[in-house]
Amino acid sequence: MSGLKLSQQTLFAANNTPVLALPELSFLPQQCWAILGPNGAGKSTLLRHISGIDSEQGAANVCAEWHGQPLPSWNSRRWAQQRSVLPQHHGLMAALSVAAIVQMAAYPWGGSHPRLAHCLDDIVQTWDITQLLERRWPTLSGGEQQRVMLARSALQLALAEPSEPRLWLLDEPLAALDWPHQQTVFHACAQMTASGATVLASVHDMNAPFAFATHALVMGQGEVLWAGEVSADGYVAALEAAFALRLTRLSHPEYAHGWLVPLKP
Ligand SMILES: Nc1ncnc2c1ncn2[C@@H]1O[C@H](COP(=O)(O)OP(=O)(O)OP(=O)(O)O)[C@@H](O)[C@H]1O
Repeated sequence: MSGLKLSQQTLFAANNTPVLALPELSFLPQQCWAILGPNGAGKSTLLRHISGIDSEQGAANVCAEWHGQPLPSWNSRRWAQQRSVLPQHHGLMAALSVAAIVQMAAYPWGGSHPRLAHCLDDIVQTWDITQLLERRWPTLSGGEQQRVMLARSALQLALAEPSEPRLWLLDEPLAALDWPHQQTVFHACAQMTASGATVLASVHDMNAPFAFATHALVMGQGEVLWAGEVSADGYVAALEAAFALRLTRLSHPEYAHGWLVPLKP
């Protein structure tokens, strides 16, 4: 079985509280999944478990397969050469330069890679961080920090072998970004997906998945309510159930899918 396959299971927080009841789910190559749900529904928990971060902390391991094999442990170099993670919280305090942070993407290859210089040039352009390279991390604005971490994460997968399976896990990639830089995330996800990778990204904007995702996973409080193609009718109904609101779809001059707008409670 190719891609990422999750077994039916319950995911737990670090204090062993049950957080999310998962059904069996499959995320295939060339699929980009948007993960949506209310605050506290378990989006980060899911991404952290898949990435392996929580197993490093001693929480329950996730029952999952990656291309037919049990999910590798967090510190597996091989796994780091195939999957890249953008965490919700960066937790970085050090006064490192932006250039040093972005190049951390090469750590899974021992810090150097034959394509590093070439890929770095592309990534720096794409994420609009040329002017930031010599700046120290704590001096950056919130959106600038987010772009740096997106660049680091994207570079890690750019260094991966295109013929190998690749997984991009993005926890709220749109957070703190202005509209033009949100478009960069959409394009990067689409490109990564088209190149054969599997992408999972949590978002709060219910219109965003139309711009970048092939599929959506909609969570209620602690459970998965719906999983399917973004273009399917069930997507909107699932959002209404997840957020306990009514939505209407307005026509849009440029987007065939229209624009979802909440109605008054
Ligand atoms: N270490 C912990 N101890 C106790 N509860 C935790 C812990 N970590 C997470 N939780 C709880 O697990 C639930 C799911 O959290 P999670 O961060 O996955 O939600 P989320 O869907 O990503 O939310 P948001 O949209 O607010 O980012 C929340 O109720 C959270 O308070």
